[in-house]
Amino acid sequence: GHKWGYGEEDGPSAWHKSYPIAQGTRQSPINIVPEEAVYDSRLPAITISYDNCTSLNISNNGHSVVVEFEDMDDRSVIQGGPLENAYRLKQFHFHWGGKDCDGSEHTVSGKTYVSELHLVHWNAVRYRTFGEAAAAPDGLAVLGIFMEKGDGHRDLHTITDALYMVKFKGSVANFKGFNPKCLLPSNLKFWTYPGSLTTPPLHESVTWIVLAEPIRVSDKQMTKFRMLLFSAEEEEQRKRMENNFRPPQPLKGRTVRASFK
Ligand SMILES: CCN[C@H]1CN(CCOC)S(=O)(=O)c2sc(S(N)(=O)=O)cc21
Ligand SMILES: [Zn+2]
Repeated sequence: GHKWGYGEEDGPSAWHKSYPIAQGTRQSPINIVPEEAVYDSRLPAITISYDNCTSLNISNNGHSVVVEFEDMDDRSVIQGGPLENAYRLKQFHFHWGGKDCDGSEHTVSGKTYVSELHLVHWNAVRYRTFGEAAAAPDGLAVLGIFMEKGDGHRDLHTITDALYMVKFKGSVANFKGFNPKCLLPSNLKFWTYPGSLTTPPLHESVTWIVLAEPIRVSDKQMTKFRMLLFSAEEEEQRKRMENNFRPPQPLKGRTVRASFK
């Protein structure tokens, strides 16, 4: 697809030129205003079954750092909440800032977090391939987890200690045996709303499930994320990978539901 990024020329404010859906009616992220969210007592809890997940590799795609999973069967799925069936875990990745003043994509009453973790799942009940699901209105379910500054997260260090292997765009490294359930906060209360991918192609195919409780990440761990590069090894200019977040988009009449009062 067309080259896009997070810079002055190729950043979020320019994406609409190649991806007109950027100005669509269900774009993500959004600013979540808890007082305006509708508590829905009929929303079941979300159930996350990652016990038999199979992580494959960690890679730098020039936009973020991604850990991919084996997704040929229902070994790791999310279900419940707003979802009508089980969605298979495909990958997780992060968005972060250059300093601690911003970095997350979703905001809560205008509050930004230093980073945001996205666990991407696809509807393998209704769609044959991930690519097909990624373009379908009920194709994806992304679990968003805020990351706030604090003492280091024990299990996050497994990831931050591996980042040196994928410094450059296009690098891939073995990353087996990692189970992301260790990254979940203790409380799974959430907000949910119909939205989109927050990067091109910006497909309006995501049921967002954003957890209200953040996990903590240390300064040292954030420094390791910021040592990644947007650039490939052979490129002249080395650009640090930071501020790879899209700002909140218009709600356009959507309702945000809350699983809690
Ligand atoms: C850099 C490219 N990012 C996207 C790549 N994919 C979409 C196209 O694939 C066929 S995807 O489904 O893995 C997702 S989820 C996601 S976010 N930030 O909304 O969770 C962005 C992307
Ligand atoms: Zn994301």
